[in-house]
Parts: sequence; structure tokens; C-alpha cells
Amino acid sequence: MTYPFLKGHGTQNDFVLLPDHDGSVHGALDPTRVRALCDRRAGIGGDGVLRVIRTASLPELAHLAEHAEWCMDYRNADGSVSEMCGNGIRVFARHLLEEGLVDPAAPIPVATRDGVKTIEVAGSQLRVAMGRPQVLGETAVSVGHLTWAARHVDVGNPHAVAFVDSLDPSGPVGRLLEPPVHDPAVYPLGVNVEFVLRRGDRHVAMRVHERGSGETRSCGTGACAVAVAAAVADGRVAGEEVTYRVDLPGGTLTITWAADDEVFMTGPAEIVARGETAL
Ligand SMILES: N[C@@H](CCC[C@H](N)C(=O)O)C(=O)O
Repeated sequence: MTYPFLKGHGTQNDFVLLPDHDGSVHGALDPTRVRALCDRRAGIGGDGVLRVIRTASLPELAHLAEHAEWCMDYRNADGSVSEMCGNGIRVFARHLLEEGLVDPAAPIPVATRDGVKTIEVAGSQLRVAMGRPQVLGETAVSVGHLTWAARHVDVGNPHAVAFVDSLDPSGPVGRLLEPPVHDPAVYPLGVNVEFVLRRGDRHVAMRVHERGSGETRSCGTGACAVAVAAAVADGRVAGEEVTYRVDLPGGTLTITWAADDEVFMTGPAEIVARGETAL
């Protein structure tokens, strides 16, 4: 038995897409199968899986069906579920656009475990209304014997944002082969950890270790958390609109924290392959 798949990426955060419009192909989407698909040697390879399913067909999110026809059922490479994926939702929307499943001239609502997000075409890029962030307390993250202060930011999924002096893999942050150590009382379900370097006025660079996927070349929700943490550190006042350029190893994302507190993420998304898989 084989199943259709596509492969896509947003700033090199890459995903296997599984069209399963009525939910009859992949059932509950077993974590073992997700791991097999994401395996970079024995599988297709990816940082995660995006199941493309009608919202009404996914029982846990069916209550959102009146607001969004399509649902991004997202899984990390280790098979775990996350609330949201910022790069993934742009790739998901690109797929809907390329397949003619949505109107390119209208905002595209997509259901996620963090509610409905709306995507708009912005030239060659896609702009996503990501919701309002929660800026929580100070915490700490460690790599080896080094510890950094970190800001807890929730953008639907959890983030710890640490400002550092160097992102060089041969420097203190290292190669991030293991998850940075965090406080489990703050993040009982794990955390995505961003290391951030200032590059200029409202311009930062970052590396990320993602919960469930390891170090990736980009993280959209991470870029939003980083821009929010940088804006707070830069003294943003309520009602002020600020825009940050966030450079990641796989590309650049533009993050705007609007006057009404909504965060918007703009960036590219591409579908690069399609085929059939027996995995
Ligand atoms: N790469 C994603 C985030 C994916 C989910 C994350 N690993 C988590 O477990 O919360 C993005 O682009 O936002």
C-alpha cells in the first residue's frame, strides 16, 4: 500500500505533507510512522509532518470547522504533537494554494491546536496572523556547564529565549546536539530554546533547538518569540507597532508585533517534491 506525500520547506524548516482530506488514510497518525517519514536516511526526511485534513474530519479540532475548512495536523519529527508550527503553516498554505483548494485572493483560515490562524499572500511570501503572545517570566537554560537567563514567551507553543554573545557552533552555545537543560517546573511539556544575537537596530540572528525535532534551520514560532523578547528588552510600550528582522540559518523572517498585540510573521514557503510512499 502506498500513500501520496509532498515535501516542502519554509526557510529550510522542512516537512513531509500527507494529504488525508477526510482522515481515512492515516487514522490517528501513529508516532512510529511519523518518525519513519522524518528519518533522513531511511525515510523521506523532515523536521516534522503536516497532515492536510479537513477540520471537520479531525475529531479533536472539529469544533473549529465553521471557521476553517482546512486543518494543519502537525507532528514533530519524534512523533510528538505540538500546538503550532509557524514555518509549517506557511508551507501548508502554499500547498493549499498550489492545489487550488483555497482562493488566493482571500485570507486563508487554517485550524491548528492553537486555534485558527489566518494567512495572506504577500507577493512571493506568506503573512500569518500568529495571535497574541504571552510574555511570561524570566527563567534559565543551560548547555553543558554554561547557563543563560532566558525569557519565557508563549506563542501558542512554549519558548525560552536567551540572548548570547555568539552563535558560533564552536563557541559556548555549541552544536546543540542535545536539548538545552530547562526548568521542568516552568516547562512541564518541554520547550523550544532560542539563542539570539543582536545584529543591529530591530535586527537579530538566532539558532534554535526545537522540542521534538532537535536543532533545525528555522523556527517560525521561535522567530516570533525572539522578536517579542527583543522588543520587550528594547522597551516596547503597549500600543506600539514594532518590526524585527530575524535571521536564521535557513533564511530570514520578518516579524511585526502590531499595536493591538497581534504578531504577524512573513516569510517564504515552497513545495519541492511530491510522490508516493510506502512508509
Ligand atoms: N518549527 C516550528 C515549530 C514546531 C513545533 C515545536 N517543535 C514544538 O514542539 O512546539 C515553527 O516553525 O514554528
